[in-house]
Amino acid sequence: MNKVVLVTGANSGIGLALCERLLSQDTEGLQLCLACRNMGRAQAARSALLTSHPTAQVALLQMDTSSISSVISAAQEIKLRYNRLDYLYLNAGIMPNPQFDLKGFFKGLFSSKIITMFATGEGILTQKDGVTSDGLREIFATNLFGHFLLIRELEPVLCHEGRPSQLIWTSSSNAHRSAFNLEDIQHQRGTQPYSSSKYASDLLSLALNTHYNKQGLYSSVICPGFVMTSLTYGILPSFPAFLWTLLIPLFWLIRIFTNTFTLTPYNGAEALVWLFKQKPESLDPTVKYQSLTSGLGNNYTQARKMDIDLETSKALYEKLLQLESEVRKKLKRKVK
Ligand SMILES: NC(=O)C1=CN([C@@H]2O[C@H](COP(=O)(O)OP(=O)(O)OC[C@H]3O[C@@H](n4cnc5c(N)ncnc54)[C@H](OP(=O)(O)O)[C@@H]3O)[C@@H](O)[C@H]2O)C=CC1
Ligand SMILES: CC(C)CCC[C@@H](C)[C@H]1CC[C@H]2C3=C(CC[C@]12C)[C@@]1(C)CCC(=O)C[C@@H]1CC3
Repeated sequence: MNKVVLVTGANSGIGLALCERLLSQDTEGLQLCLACRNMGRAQAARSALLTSHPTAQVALLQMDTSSISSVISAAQEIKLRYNRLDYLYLNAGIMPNPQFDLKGFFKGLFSSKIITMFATGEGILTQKDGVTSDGLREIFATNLFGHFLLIRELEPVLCHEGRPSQLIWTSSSNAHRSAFNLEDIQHQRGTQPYSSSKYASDLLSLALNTHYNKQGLYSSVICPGFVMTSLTYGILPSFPAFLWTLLIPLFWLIRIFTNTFTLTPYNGAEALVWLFKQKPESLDPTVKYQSLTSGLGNNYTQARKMDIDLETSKALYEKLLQLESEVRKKLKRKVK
């Protein structure tokens, strides 16, 4: 039976590289669905995939993870098209208006935290957030809440005893506990909404395992490392994309000290591809699977314990359920 794989944010970067790598492994046995916000870019991605794999089954689906109504109608469409989903890659993500703290960077450069700084970007980045038309914080809605709602909507095609399904989150090494506050899950008050949303996805994955494992649904998180994509090009805004390429020799050098500099979307997708091949029952819900690239350019996946606890994950889950019920009520009122 063909495996059905849905990838959010599949039209560029790590998501597109994942699709390419999955098709290279098994062109005939997969039904790929690219769930994208921008359909122009989605068409281009589909054409590129079909050029290298002409017999592949690649479908497109319009979905904006930051919009409640878009997620709900996309989920309806998925349920019409497929009886079941084997893999749901929750990959779409944004880090808008990142501010690079040059002072923090130089401070970190001459401190014992230099390796951590290059591995996680901690201490040198802040982000500016916006508000969606549903009244939610944009980064929270795009990276976390839209995906949460999607999972909830897709329960009937994801939960099948006897044949497990997998949820796979593209998290980050930039996810850290200090950026997250249970009393402010949307991060309305801080300057690190991206880090907060990624830490929340780590917590949520654990909670999803607690809730759904009995129903045959498993959740894991990965970190792709530092990858040069449109998401990271925004960090040095006055730097055109091609100038980033000039930094590549320096980045290769840094890679000798920190194997988290995976740099290309192909390398960054390593842990996503690795998880595709694992039995979900054998995975550890408390670790993050990390894509790593050695100084010699070899890719591998390593499990690293996450700084999360069951109690906080359950509390976050409850808050997300509560928010879900509020936004559904609002949506009903709007429709009336
Ligand atoms: N690059 C890196 O170093 C790292 C990236 N990550 C994570 O990897 C994931 C992929 O990012 P990456 O490949 O780097 O960056 P890209 O910008 O190349 O890819 C992001 C993808 O998400 C999509 N997307 C953004 N907003 C929405 C939305 N509202 N609805 C639907 N799709 C949306 C984009 O589509 P569109 O064309 O419509 O904008 C695009 O396809 C993200 O979750 C990111 O946080 C994690 C750690 C490091
Ligand atoms: C010579 C300098 C101009 C080099 C600057 C390097 C930094 C721009 C990068 C070092 C570590 C990187 C990193 C990220 C962004 C770019 C760096 C800060 C992320 C925060 C991007 C988004 C993520 O999810 C995690 C990444 C961790 C590492």
